[in-house]
Amino acid sequence: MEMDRMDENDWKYHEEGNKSLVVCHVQHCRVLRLLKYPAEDSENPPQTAEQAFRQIQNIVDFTSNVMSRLLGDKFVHSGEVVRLPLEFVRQLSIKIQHQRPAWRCDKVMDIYSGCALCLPNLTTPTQYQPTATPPICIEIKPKWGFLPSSKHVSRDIKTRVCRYCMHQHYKVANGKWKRRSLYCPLDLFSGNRQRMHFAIRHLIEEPQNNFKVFKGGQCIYSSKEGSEGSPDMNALLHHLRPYFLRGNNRVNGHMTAKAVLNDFIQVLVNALLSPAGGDGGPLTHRAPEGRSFCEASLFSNERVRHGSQGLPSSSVLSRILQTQMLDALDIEGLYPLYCRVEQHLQDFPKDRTRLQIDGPYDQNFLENVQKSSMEDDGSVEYAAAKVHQYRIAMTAKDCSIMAALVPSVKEEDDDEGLSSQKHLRDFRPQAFSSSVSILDLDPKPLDSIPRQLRLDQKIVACYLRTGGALPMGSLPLLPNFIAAAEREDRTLLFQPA
Ligand SMILES: O=P(O)(O)O[C@@H]1[C@@H](OP(=O)(O)O)[C@H](OP(=O)(O)O)[C@H](O)[C@H](OP(=O)(O)O)[C@H]1OP(=O)(O)O
Ligand SMILES: Nc1ncnc2c1ncn2[C@@H]1O[C@H](COP(=O)(O)OP(=O)(O)OP(=O)(O)O)[C@@H](O)[C@H]1O
Repeated sequence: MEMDRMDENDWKYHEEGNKSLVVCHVQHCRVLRLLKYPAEDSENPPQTAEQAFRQIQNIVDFTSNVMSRLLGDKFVHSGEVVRLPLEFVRQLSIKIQHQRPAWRCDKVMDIYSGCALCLPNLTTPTQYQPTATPPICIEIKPKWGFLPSSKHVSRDIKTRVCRYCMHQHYKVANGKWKRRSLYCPLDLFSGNRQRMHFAIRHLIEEPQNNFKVFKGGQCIYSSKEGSEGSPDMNALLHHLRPYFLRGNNRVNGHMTAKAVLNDFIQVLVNALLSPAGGDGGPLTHRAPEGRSFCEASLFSNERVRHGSQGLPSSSVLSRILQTQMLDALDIEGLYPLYCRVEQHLQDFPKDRTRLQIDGPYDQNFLENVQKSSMEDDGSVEYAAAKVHQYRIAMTAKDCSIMAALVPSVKEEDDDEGLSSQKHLRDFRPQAFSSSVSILDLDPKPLDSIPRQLRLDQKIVACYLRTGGALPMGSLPLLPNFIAAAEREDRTLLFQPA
């Protein structure tokens, strides 16, 4: 990419999160991830161009020297910082503005620094031969996969109901989402296929910001925050059906909605359980010490027919879970150590650099963090190491997985026009290759820790206040959806020829 010849017409709006906005190239498999600032800062950028460059370089360093080593380099793309012409960035911002979701417009795209992070476009994987059907990519933000077992946890409920399930009640009570998701991360991270299937069904049903589907690089399925309606699952099924044409589940040549959904979830579960293939990183799988079931999950313990298999140690979910578990103290045990660091920095501001509070996230950073002693000797070094471990765990609790499912090319694909062969081909089971990546591995700032404590307290208080009950109408509609889709199936089957 020649940075001095950048043309905004070569780029289009892709997606955005809370802190960054992503545009993708119309031809090449590249994205630019640009920083966002609060809208009130739009006239006065909160940092200089050099600070913005440093922030993005920190993301690259943290991703490659810390997260990639913990999660496995096969899953992680660090990208590179690029400097862009300011006029290009301004024109791009104007061009994409109308495509941005209203609920993300409390922040504006950074048009001042001219810096961005350039990454491969993970929704259009290139390492596969082109097939008639483009790859389907599924993005999952799995969130916290374990219950804390730290002795510092003051409320018993936190050891029985997972943070995501409790947070759902808080989010519905505060109007962030209209309906509660029945997805439970502990089911997804269980490694048990039935529980994982159950978890993904609930992600599909109520995706919120935890689930998106892309086809040929376009987002075809996601939630809109605050929206009344559910996303269009019939449209999703319409997109998925051609990928899952197979003999077994057909009724008179037509595949039921339930069968399409089941096959889709099964292929996704396979991708999530597949091994890294390369250097999976230095972790060995350690099972969570707390309970492995969340009391709020609707998956009944008794339904696990074949016992809990656990996660394969080099699978993407295992890697993420192990990294999340670096939070061994829970925010309640961590907060006093954070205060020790803060106090020390007030007394000795120059130690901010020595303790690597804002980086640099160089090769030594992870080693220093890992070799910290187990026992608290009262030092600021011990406290800083624990705070760093917690921040690494926070990143793993907020990252996303992108699983690209690519239909395997079959020999008969070249035999266009041979209708009998085509007929045969349609009835063979569809095979997929998959490639899995992890995105959004930014370091979390030190000052996010007090916010985490406050949020933890609010979530628990809200859950205890409501006793886990929710307002009428805030439960999702999957059984209705399946029933409706099956009714539609029957209608299709009995259409007159
Ligand atoms: O604190 P949480 O668990 O609500 O997570 C925040 C996410 O909310 P979620 O619950 O996933 O809807 C939040 O996601 P949304 O903006 O809600 O899509 C961000 O990911 C936020 O990270 P950052 O501050 O932008 O780096 C996340 O904040 P931190 O990971 O920094 O805590
Ligand atoms: N390399 C990539 N390829 C394709 N799509 C991407 C890529 N990186 C990000 N995206 C898309 O852009 C969205 C926003 O990116 P990202 O999650 O990194 O933003 P964020 O602002 O850090 O998110 P958060 O709200 O979690 O803080 C992602 O959810 C994903 O859909």
